[in-house]
Amino acid sequence: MKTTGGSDAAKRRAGERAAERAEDGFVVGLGTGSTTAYAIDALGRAIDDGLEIRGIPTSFQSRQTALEASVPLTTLEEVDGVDLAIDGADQVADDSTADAYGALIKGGGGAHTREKLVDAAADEFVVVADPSKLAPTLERSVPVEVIPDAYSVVSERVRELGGDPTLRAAECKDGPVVTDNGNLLLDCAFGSIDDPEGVASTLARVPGVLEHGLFVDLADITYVGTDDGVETREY
Ligand SMILES: O=C[C@H](O)[C@H](O)[C@H](O)COP(=O)(O)O
Repeated sequence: MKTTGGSDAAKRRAGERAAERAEDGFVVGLGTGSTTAYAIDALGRAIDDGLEIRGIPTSFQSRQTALEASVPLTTLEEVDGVDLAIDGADQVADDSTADAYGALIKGGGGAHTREKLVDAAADEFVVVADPSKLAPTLERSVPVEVIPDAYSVVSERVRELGGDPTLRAAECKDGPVVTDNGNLLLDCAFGSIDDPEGVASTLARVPGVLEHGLFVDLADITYVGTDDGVETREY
């Protein structure tokens, strides 16, 4: 389910640009994934140069990356708020004439539940992406985290809603992927999603769904790394 395709140089440029938004005293949400890892590394270098921030990781993976980069960590319960969140995306709606401009699909790495918690809490949510993530309309499968007892019932409900759910299978273990929260993932194909807000609110109401990977009206900025610079989208 992980997205690939963007160049490492493009991801690095986006991540490094986002890290520049961190200021002394900031609490920074640390997203998950290969693009955000470049931002966390850049934050680590800035901390070596004197920047004083604390990070809130959104997954086991982002915590590991932050520890390696020597980013001091905290938790949502220990802070009054989150100043900045930096996070990647699997797909970014990029038609500036559409209501869905800036909506995201996340969760290719199965981390979207904690990511949404932290990204939504932030005063500013900055998305880091490469051009392969941009699409006029969201169309990737939507990851849905479900409690284990619920996967068959939620699958049936998703089918009734016109979707095609697939239980995400692990690659190095027999059986399904188990999230950092001990749950399962359904990757739900809906085809072209013209109304992400509608799909998001419908999925959120299904019993057994912990969180889905549609992020609507949450992003403030997207930095799109390219092979020779960074493009900015503001919402
Ligand atoms: O669950 C994973 C996250 O939502 C990631 O932010 C997303 O999959 C993008 O990751 P990457 O930057 O590696 O493409």
